Amino acid sequence: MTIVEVNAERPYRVDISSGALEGLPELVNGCDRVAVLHPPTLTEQATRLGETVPGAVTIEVPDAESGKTSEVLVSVWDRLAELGFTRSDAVVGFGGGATTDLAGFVAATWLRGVRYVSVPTTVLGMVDAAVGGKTGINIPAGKNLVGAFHEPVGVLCDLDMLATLAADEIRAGLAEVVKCGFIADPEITRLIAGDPDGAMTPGHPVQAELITRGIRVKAEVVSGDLREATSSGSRVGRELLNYGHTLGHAIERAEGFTWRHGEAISVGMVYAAELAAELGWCDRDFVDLHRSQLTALGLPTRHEGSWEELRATMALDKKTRGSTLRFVLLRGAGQPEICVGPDEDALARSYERVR
Ligand SMILES: NC(=O)c1ccc[n+]([C@@H]2O[C@H](COP(=O)([O-])OP(=O)(O)OC[C@H]3O[C@@H](n4cnc5c(N)ncnc54)[C@H](O)[C@@H]3O)[C@@H](O)[C@H]2O)c1
Ligand SMILES: O=C(O)C(=O)C[C@@H](O)[C@H](O)[C@H](O)COP(=O)(O)O
Ligand SMILES: [Zn+2]
Repeated sequence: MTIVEVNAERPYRVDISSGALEGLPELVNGCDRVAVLHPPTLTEQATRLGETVPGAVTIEVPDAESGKTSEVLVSVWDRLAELGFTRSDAVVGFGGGATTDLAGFVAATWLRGVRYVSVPTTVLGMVDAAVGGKTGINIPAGKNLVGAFHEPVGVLCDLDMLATLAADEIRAGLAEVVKCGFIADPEITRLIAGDPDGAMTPGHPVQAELITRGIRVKAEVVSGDLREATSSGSRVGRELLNYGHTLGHAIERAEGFTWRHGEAISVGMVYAAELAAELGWCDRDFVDLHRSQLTALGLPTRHEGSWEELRATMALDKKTRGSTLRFVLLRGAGQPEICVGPDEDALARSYERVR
């Protein structure tokens, strides 16, 4: 078993192991009722998980991004009201990042905040969404535009859960791991280049190592800047984790939330690298490294869309201040900087290079 500690506002542990689900009873100890939110794909597993804790109720929510909506949020609030949920109760998010984002937001908002446990069942959920307390939903205007910071009391990453995950979902999760390699841990980049098949295979030591390293990067960044408040000049705080997301989120919206998040940010990272090269911040070899890492995993590096629409959506990115776009760009691996108000022609030209 590997434990990663997160030391933000309220310290908690991320348990990465086969059989980590067994840790749930301890995390909800003392709660009268426990709502386990899960997607339809995990109904049986959620029922079994619920049987391990007294007072558990399973609540099925729509799959993937269709669960991250205001309508679903209201329906879960209504269900908690029916069940008489109080502040001595707990919410568990059991599923991929879409489900844990929704469940975390339910926990953040119900009675202004109840206990939350995150139980991610996808690579992406484990390495990213379940850790760090960002919760929320999408609205038609954009991705994650409504949400709250609400930390879990614990995160259980049961590696056995990944055995049933489709290859396309594993790949999409690895996009966030590639991101962690570029922003902070070059060993990740080496491991993926050396064994992309191992990276894709549940139970393979390379995949387990990548998941652990991704979680360590995330834990360290959010421990230093939970509320994404401390970027200034070349000191980049939690915004670092948003590498590739400025265009990535705009692609998700343009595609009606039908692209996987990891696929969209894969293109978004190549775009960010192209923009850095356009601005003279990095060399072409670094851009090529983005394409080769992502292509080795079978991730997309191109998008065909309307630049005007994507540019308009990016104006609502959370890093934007007033009408000024801000990007996380890299001068090289592990050398992030915030680029404030990049030249509009450079932005458009960089999109042409990923089109
Ligand atoms: N809060 C954060 O910090 C953060 C970080 C990164 C991403 N996110 C969000 O996470 C979401 C993407 O998460 P995701 O990639 O996990 O997608 P997802 O939650 O949509 O899950 C992907 C698919 O895998 C299925 N699935 C889940 N577990 C499974 C299992 N064990 N076996 C078989 N199928 C399984 C789901 O039913 C779904 O169809 C996006 O909404 C993104 O915005 C949030
Ligand atoms: O945890 C963070 O901070 C991140 O930026 C991680 C991202 O991978 C993740 O997709 C996050 O949900 C994006 O957050 P947002 O604030 O840009 O909506
Ligand atoms: Zn992401």
